[in-house]
Amino acid sequence: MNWDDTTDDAAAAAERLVGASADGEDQAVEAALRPKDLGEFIGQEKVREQLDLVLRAARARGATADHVLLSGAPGLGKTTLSMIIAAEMGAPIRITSGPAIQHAGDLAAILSSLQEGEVLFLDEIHRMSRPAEEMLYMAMEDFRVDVIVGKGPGATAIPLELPPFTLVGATTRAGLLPPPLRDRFGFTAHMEFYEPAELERVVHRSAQLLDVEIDPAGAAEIAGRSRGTPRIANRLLRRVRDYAQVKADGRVDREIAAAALKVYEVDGRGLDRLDRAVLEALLKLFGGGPVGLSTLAVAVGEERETVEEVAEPFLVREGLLARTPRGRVATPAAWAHLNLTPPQQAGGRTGGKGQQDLFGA
Ligand SMILES: Nc1ncnc2c1ncn2[C@@H]1O[C@H](COP(=O)(O)OP(=O)(O)OP(=O)(O)O)[C@@H](O)[C@H]1O
Repeated sequence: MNWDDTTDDAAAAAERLVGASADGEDQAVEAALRPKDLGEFIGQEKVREQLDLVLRAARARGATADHVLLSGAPGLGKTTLSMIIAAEMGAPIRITSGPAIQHAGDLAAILSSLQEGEVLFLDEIHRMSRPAEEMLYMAMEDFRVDVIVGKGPGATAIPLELPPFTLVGATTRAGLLPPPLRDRFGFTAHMEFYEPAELERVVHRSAQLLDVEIDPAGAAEIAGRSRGTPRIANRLLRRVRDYAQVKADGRVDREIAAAALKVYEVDGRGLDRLDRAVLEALLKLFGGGPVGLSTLAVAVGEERETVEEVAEPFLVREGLLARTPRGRVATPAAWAHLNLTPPQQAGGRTGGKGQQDLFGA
């Protein structure tokens, strides 16, 4: 894609090979790649151990599992875990999302059609409307909702009993939830970004399911560029597979993975073209900062929001860029990553060293 043409942040985020949100192709293949039980779910040891206890105890009591809140960045496995919860409880699952529930009536319709023990997965729970949220409080606590019939002074609340169900709420930030809602979850789990070794296991597992031959060094190469996110690891694997099929004999090793990801402009650390454009502008044009966000955005020909919401979070997480009250500042790691010399070390000049191949191909 041409970043210069990008005007819509959501579109920019969705089209990125290293974007964490699901695109159309992801949705089509993710069902096949999802782990089906806790044993198959890789990493997140603490969450798995705790959830295992919660579910076993509920099963032993013959009860419906407590409501579960999962927080964490996109693509870390929240939807997958909700499906695992249902599978482990031998219960059906209904999937919906906060933005899809704009009226309390929408929620009442879903809740009243749940079967006993069913898992209701509510993605982006922080984006539900206020009236629906208030209805959910009562539903979670008492398995009951009040359906309002009529308007004005003549309106009456008709109580409606619900079968016991398990709500699994997912949010990118638990801090966005109002405390009364947060407090009604019996179990809250925060999902962390994955370690490279865990992502290697994700890549190996997905390669097996997709019938791709890959060696450990090839899997490590993909894992190291996946930004701690299984969805990105799976997506990069598919692009590497394409390259291996077209340019080689279909087998993936370190060289093939690195060469393929060089074509897709994902460097050895998982930065893509937009990330590097932001860093390069910060280093080469502004001597490493501090520089204001708007100025930086103009320098890379992007919207302010694209720089702030699409590129910066990963650069900050990687310790390459810092947001300070005086503006954006590059860290020593940023200079090292782009193989440039900070001005004070280069006698006022930047870019002292020659550019090394960032793609490791
Ligand atoms: N622990 C894991 N082990 C193996 N594969 C995983 C794991 N976690 C996630 N995946 C894979 O990553 C992909 C994305 O996972 P999932 O859809 O569950 O993420 P999510 O957190 O719900 O994302 P979003 O917030 O965008 O809805 C799926 O294909 C899934 O198979």
